[in-house]
Amino acid sequence: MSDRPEPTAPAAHTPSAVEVRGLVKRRGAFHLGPLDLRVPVGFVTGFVGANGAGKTTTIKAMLGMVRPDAGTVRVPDRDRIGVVLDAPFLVPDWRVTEAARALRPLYSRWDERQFAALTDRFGLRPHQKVKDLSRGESTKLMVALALAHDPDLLILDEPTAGLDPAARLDLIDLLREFMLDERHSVVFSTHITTDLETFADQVVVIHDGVIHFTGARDDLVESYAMARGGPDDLTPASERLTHGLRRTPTGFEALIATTDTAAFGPGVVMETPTIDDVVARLGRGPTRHSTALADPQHRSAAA
Ligand SMILES: Nc1ncnc2c1ncn2[C@@H]1O[C@H](COP(=O)(O)OP(=O)(O)OP(=O)(O)O)[C@@H](O)[C@H]1O
Repeated sequence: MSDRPEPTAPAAHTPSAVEVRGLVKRRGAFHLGPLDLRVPVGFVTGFVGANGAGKTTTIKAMLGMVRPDAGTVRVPDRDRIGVVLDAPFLVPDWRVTEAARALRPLYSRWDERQFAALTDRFGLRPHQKVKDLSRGESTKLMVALALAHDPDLLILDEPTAGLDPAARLDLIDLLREFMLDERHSVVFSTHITTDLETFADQVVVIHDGVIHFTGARDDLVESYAMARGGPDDLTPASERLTHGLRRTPTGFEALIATTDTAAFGPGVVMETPTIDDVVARLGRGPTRHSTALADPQHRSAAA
């Protein structure tokens, strides 16, 4: 495995690989944005958020696959972007070599030897058909195709989903090798928060189409606290500050912003959350939903 130095936070003058300003996209009842986001060159940015939060929509907007209703997205030339999407766009009857032959003319820096080395490293056979690849194998093929044209920016939508633990570590190692060149940048989405812990420099938490947090991985867990208290420790005012409130037989537990801890009494225990705690609690929605469901009066009123 290659050693990549611990990242420092991007300086304000670090150039941007991706710049998103005021991005808005409506898809049926779902409303994304307005989103503002900067992906600094030389850093790895990880998107995390519940199912349906808007991660793929944001990534597709970056790739020009989704037309924004408002706002702007600035990315490098298509030739310089490597893409790994969760829904492969390859023709099912293509063999591994045919997939490479089809993509090669689209990229000025295509390197056939690099493609062969990557497929060999992943254990993919040249004559395997796309439709016969397992989910993990087709992700590996997408990664080989993406890296074979020497991109500056890699955009990957849930690249580790469907990979076994060894393949996941292999992929992370490969991406670390990619990041040894400080002109390179990576954007990826994931539900596997250990991927963020081991690989992301900057974390973006998206919930319900809105960015709740952008910053260094360590700052994320410092921006929130897991609060646990007795039944009398929660007032209507402090309840409004909670995310993902869960009432327990002995009281309550909820996520709160660190800046809101003063609103809770000394009986409430505050602990540092995990990234999973933050994502899961934000994903459960605002407190008023959980109270409404817990309260039969609200339920019958809604029925
Ligand atoms: N083509 C479409 N037409 C209508 N709604 C869509 C379309 N594509 C996505 N959506 C909706 O947009 C919302 C956001 O979807 P998106 O795929 O961006 O979420 P996600 O965060 O990537 O979720 P997941 O983690 O489940 O992949 C969802 O409610 C989804 O149903």
